[in-house]
Amino acid sequence: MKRIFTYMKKYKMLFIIPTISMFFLIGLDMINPMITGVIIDDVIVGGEFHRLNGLLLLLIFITLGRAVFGYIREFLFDYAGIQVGLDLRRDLFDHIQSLPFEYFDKTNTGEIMSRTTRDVDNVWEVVGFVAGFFLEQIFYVIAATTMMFFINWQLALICTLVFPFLGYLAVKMDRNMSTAYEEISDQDAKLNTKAQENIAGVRLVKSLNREKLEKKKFRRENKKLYQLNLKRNNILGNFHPKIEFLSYFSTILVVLVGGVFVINEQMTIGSLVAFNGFVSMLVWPMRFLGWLTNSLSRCNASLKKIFKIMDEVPGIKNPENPVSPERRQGAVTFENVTFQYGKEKILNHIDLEIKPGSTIAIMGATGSGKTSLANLIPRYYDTSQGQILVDGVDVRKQDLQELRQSISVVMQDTFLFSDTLLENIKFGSEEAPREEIEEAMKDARVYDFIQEMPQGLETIIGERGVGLSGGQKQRISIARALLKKSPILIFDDATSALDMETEYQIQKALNKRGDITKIIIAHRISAVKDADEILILREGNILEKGNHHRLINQKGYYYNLYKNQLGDVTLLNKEVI
Ligand SMILES: Nc1ncnc2c1ncn2[C@@H]1O[C@H](COP(=O)(O)OP(=O)(O)OP(=O)(O)O)[C@@H](O)[C@H]1O
Repeated sequence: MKRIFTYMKKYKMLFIIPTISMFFLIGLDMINPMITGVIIDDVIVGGEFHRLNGLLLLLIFITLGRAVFGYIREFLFDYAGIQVGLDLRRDLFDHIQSLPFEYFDKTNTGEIMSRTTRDVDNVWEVVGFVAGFFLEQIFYVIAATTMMFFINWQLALICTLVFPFLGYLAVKMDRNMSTAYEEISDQDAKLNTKAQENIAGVRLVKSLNREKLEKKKFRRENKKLYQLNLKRNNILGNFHPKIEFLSYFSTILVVLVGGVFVINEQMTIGSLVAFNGFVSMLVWPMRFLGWLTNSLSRCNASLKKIFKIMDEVPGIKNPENPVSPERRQGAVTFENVTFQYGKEKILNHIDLEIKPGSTIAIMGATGSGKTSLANLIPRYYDTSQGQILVDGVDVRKQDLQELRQSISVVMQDTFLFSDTLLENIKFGSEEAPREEIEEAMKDARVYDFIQEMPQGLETIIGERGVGLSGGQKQRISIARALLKKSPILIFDDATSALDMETEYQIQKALNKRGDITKIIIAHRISAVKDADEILILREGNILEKGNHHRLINQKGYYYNLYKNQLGDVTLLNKEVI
């Protein structure tokens, strides 16, 4: 909870001014019962009617003052809360952006969504409203108790007997509620993940007729959340009557003992009425105790979750004194590189030399480590052993942004934003001139189909590019990568959804860019056969290496693959003939 004060400090005036207003407000509230007492004792009982107008006027001024100070308090606390919420969400999002791939491998999107939305809202609610209200209630209690002691200390002492019990209840309730809220927050994240995954994969769910099962799974998680909320409700319900009882008990005590004091003339009726006015100021904070503890515990649980993410140290960091290569020309060297995910070894002692402007293809069975190998070049992950040099400098010594700017990657899993086609293509090269955009579109073979669309480049596509074919989505990702004009280009199975003709056209366009180093991961011979070097990976080891002719002559894995794929083509040709 303490760490939130660092955020609040920045807006201290936005907290100080409403706090001062709050003091004035409480001060005015303390005068009200006293005036009522005077009206009863001096005007009604004492017959000093000439004082009535003045006293009523004072009451009106107090009411007006209350309205003004109340407004300032309300508005500024709320404003401060909005600012703190804004900063917290921004910092959380910025931090999430700095986290490496590894973090996202082990954390669900739904959970991250929960933290950046609901949890920040819980904090905002407390900072902007509940905390101020809580403070106000504490001061009301202090001020009203002081006034009560001032009017009649014996009666005040009797009333405050309930305070230790209330304190005990509040602390106990906070402990129980904090645990309950942590569980709720975790379950909420799970439910969010379930909903997010189901909605993102709705087409798969429908195509496999899994709606019923998915509904069942969602209901199960939803029910767990319901049960946890019920548990929280029970805790609240368990404490609430006790708090209510104690708060009303003090009122009964006042009427009872105060009545005796009035009968014994130890107190006037006006003083008793004034005293009762202050007691009612105590009753409200007591009644709110449950609600306040509830909100504070919820905020505390949310803060814990938020700061847990904020405390995640990015495993892949920018070096303190980055070294830039003399020239960015696209040379890549793997020196005895070993890589593992956790304990699982993925790549074994890989040595590889990729010359600037050359084309290197990587093939191999699924899971042989092709993507993992490519992911090490832009430092999506760091090697476990050995080093990777880009243009002669270890990637870990280079400025991360600069390094990644020098590499364009078309990932296996195409992702398009729900935005216009233009924005999707320009993503990462926002300043690119129109001619370059058109050139990239032509090279990626998207120019023609985009021209045919009613709104051309301004066509908005749905999340993940709904409304486009798989091949069209891949081609847009290729256009995006080509536009970046980086010296290194990585295609991770980027043409798998394209027909051979389109794939061939794109290859031709790539060959035009002789100064770019091309790393092509593919399963089809047609996509790799013209590469300067073809690498066959098996279980993280280099099985074969060489150009097309050399590998054919070796009569190994590549040769067999070629035979199989060519066999299909021959068969196809025969059928056509
Ligand atoms: N984020 C990850 N965390 C843990 N293990 C992973 C992760 N990504 C991949 N792996 C594992 O690493 C191994 C190599 O995966 P990789 O994606 O590099 O293979 P690949 O050759 O590119 O496969 P494909 O041809 O199917 O794309 C696989 O056994 C896979 O299960």
